[in-house]
Amino acid sequence: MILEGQHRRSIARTADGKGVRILDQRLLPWEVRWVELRSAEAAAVAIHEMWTRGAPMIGATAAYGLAMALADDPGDASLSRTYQALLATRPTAVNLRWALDEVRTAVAALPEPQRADAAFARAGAICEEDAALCRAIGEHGLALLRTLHAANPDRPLNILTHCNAGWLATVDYGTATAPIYLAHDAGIPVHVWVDETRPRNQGALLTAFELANHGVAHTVIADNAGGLLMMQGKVDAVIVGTDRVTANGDVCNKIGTYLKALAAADNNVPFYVALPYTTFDPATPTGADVPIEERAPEELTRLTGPAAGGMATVKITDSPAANPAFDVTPARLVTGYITERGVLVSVS
Ligand SMILES: CSC[C@@H](O)[C@@H](O)C(=O)COP(=O)(O)O
Repeated sequence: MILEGQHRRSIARTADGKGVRILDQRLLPWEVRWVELRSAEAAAVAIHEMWTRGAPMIGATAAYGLAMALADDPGDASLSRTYQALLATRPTAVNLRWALDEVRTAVAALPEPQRADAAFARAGAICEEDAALCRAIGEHGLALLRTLHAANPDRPLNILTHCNAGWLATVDYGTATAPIYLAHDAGIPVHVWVDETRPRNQGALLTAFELANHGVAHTVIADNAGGLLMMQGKVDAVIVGTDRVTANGDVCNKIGTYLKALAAADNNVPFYVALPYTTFDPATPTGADVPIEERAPEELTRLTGPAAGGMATVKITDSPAANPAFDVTPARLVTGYITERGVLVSVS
């Protein structure tokens, strides 16, 4: 399934201004279906059930969710109840709390009749800012990729990424993908190793979809293939996104990221983490203090894919399964953080 153009804003207000439009990412890449969310409850379901996902998009959707609740009932009880309900949808991405705090702060001191408009305005500004932040991440990452490519100018630059930290996970550009898109657009030959990212396959389904739409050369690999490829000299750099970077620089990201960082360190492959300031959590000291989301075991024990008449699910095991959705990469394994301000080098 190919979209028109290259990348798209992944969230926008509906034509009547009362709701928001997002892509139902559970159906990608098989079907491109935009859905409208018209209540805070709908936004909460979309976040928890992962119709939309990725740290900045979770924050953006929740911000609009709070605005929609205030349009129905602008009172303090509604504000506080909806804030808590949205905050509880997913525990790990700190962008969720950041965005909700931004909207709550923007409206708290206002008279009730002004709150909904102010909340929608703040949610819209969060989205615009996120797109600009990701673009800036891309520009700083582009300088880095130019340098890496210059070291081996006769062959494509091979980047490995995990999960989806692309425009589907943000408002535009993505974090980990922004440098890749800008490098591709600048004529640098880039090839991306895309980890499938079990159990929900965000790499195989979403990152591959994005890269195909942008015309970026890529190859989907099993999650366990990265170590071998690094050992064989087939990876020039790893770039991943993150759900939260703690005060000491530890990186919480999709389960499996830590193993890539270990393999990268063992093979002298630089390991970069791309993030906007909205994903930095200075209030949490270390990765050990971050709540790790534990999702339903069925995400592991069943496989879902396209079938005649819709999506079909098959069971692959009757055994008990555990499904921690994120892990922690210690700061000492991070070569640098690609941010909107530049590439920050880890001092751990
Ligand atoms: C720019 S998105 C960064 C992270 O949120 C991303 O790498 C990730 O782990 C997404 O996890 P998901 O469970 O799909 O929401």
